[in-house]
Amino acid sequence: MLGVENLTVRYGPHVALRGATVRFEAGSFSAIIGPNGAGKSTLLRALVGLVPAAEGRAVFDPGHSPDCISYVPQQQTLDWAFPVTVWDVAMMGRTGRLGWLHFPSRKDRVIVEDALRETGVYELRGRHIGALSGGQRQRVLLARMLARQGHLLLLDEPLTGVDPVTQEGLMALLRAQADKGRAVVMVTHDLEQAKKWCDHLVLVNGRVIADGTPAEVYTAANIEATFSTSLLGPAHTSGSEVV
Ligand SMILES: Nc1ncnc2c1ncn2[C@@H]1O[C@H](COP(=O)(O)OP(=O)(O)OP(=O)(O)O)[C@@H](O)[C@H]1O
Repeated sequence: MLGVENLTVRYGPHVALRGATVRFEAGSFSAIIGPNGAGKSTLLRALVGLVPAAEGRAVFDPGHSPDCISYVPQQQTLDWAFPVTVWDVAMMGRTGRLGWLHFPSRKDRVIVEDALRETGVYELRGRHIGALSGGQRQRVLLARMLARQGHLLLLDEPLTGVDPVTQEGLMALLRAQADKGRAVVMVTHDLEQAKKWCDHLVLVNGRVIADGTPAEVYTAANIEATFSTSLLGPAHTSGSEVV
């Protein structure tokens, strides 16, 4: 449905990602996993067209395009002091499509209300976004994503700052989106959640180390190859399958 072919991304002289080829399918929940600085966000941003390819390209199947993407960036990259409410942010999922000169229709308001209820922040709809906790902010970003009703859902570290119980709810919500036929792709550090909820894992460390089902990908050798150059030191591996 979407993917990258032989993608290399450079920031000045620094190669963040080299020769990556990956496909993300409709109906699939994919996780991009790797240590800090591995190029995970770069891969996601290249799919959205936010960083240019030095070589290779992002590819979309016919009928799909970057317009179908709902992209949820890392929450710390956003300006939470911006004077808008929870409702306003969720509505941005609609106004992005309508253009600023159009007023939201009744249908848009119903879609936004449903999205806020599904993510559990409807009761907070009148609150200024600066007055939200980290987990509440993450849910508001997911509400905006749902309101957009894109076919391709790309999320950069949606579990950051979210408590374990809420994490389960968010993962179930994303799984359900994939089961409805959407392509869901998230960047995460959480190997356990990825293994539990995703049917497709991509291990990245400057390049694609492994790409496939959790059973195919989640081996001691692949985890070692992915995390051994982490700043935090080598991964703890048993030398056997860790599925
Ligand atoms: N705008 C930029 N300018 C220069 N270098 C950048 C820029 N963005 C990222 N990089 C570098 O590219 C590499 C990959 O960054 P990226 O953000 O894709 O990693 P990541 O795997 O998402 O990391 P993290 O888990 O820490 O968020 C890193 O070495 C990073 O320092």
